[in-house]
Amino acid sequence: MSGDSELDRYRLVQELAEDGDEIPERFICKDTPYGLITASLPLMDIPVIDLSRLSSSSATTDEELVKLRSALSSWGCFQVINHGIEFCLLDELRENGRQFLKLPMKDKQRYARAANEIEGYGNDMILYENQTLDWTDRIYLLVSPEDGRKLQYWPEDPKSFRVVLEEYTTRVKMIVETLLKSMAKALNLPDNSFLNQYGERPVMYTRYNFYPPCPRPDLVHGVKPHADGSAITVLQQDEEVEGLQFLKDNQWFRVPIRPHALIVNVGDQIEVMSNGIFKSPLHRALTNSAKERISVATFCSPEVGKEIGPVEELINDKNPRLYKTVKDYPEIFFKYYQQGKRPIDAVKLYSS
Ligand SMILES: COC(=O)C(/C=C/C1=C(C)CCCC1(C)C)=C/O[C@H]1C=C(C)C(=O)O1
Ligand SMILES: O=C(O)CCC(=O)C(=O)O
Ligand SMILES: [Fe+2]
Repeated sequence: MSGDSELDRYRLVQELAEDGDEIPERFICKDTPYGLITASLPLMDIPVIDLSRLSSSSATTDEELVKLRSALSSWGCFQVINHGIEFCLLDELRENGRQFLKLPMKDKQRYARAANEIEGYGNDMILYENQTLDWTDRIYLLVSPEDGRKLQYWPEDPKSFRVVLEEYTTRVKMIVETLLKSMAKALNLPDNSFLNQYGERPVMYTRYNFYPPCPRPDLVHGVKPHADGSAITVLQQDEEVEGLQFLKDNQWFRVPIRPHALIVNVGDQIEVMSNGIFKSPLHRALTNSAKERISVATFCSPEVGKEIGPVEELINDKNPRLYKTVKDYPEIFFKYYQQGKRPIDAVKLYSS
């Protein structure tokens, strides 16, 4: 293990991995309140939801809504199949990320994230003193609303990077709309109950997560345990390398790979809107010493400034309101995240 210099802090994990077997101190996880960093864990029996059954009214829709409710109130996540996105588009999205990564460093540095910015190409952001860094490099891009895009950060090489990401964004937007309606139906609420709080100009960020091989996967996190600050996150997994794990009842479970299925998890903002019926699950990604891994996460969040709070119909004598109504959850999320705390705790009315 090597020590740390100020310059070192900004080195990409890809460069560290190519350099050899040294793991800088700032990546080594010293306390693991959520359990050991290990891949020797049970495989998750992850719920599978068929989107085609949710999007058109059919004899099987009600059955699928029951499965959706159960998935989101127990695990807070599921794999979605028959989502309508062509497999070749998914493959191209992931492969474009991979191609970008293989470019010479000087070409990639054109898209480098500026200090204190979210968007661009870079390593884990340093947000607070003594933060243990994740063993990951990223391309982080705002993809919606369209007029908010900073194209200077969107790679032009490979050639199809931008159009593929644009098409994928359109498709994810449609999936999320169907899911938000279905989630309301699954709770016997009017279809638009969640969509009303989501607004016309939802904010979506896509993050390509690259995890180079790590010589000591037992000492570092690819992504440390966290719950997403989004309303919904749609995640494309690596097609052959496992790494994602979800926590349930204090036990970590490995997520199995199902090629071309997407992982959907609820983020903190849906936990708030559903008054805690749907759970924003803790999850983490681990590395391994043999193979690089890539995942593509799209964080879907309500329009900026939109007030979110528990849907009124879900509150009654038996089910008291559990969360505050807030206008600025993303700000709260970042403030708490920077302090290494769980952001959702800031909006809970009672501490658990
Ligand atoms: C798990 O990470 C997140 O959920 C997340 C989400 C961020 C968000 C925005 C960037 C704006 C819109 C709202 C929402 C809260 C969904 C990560 O973002 C950052 C935080 C760190 C740290 C980071 O590396 O990315
Ligand atoms: O890489 C993964 O599988 C998970 C990534 C993740 O949780 C995230 O980007 O928020
Ligand atoms: Fe996540």
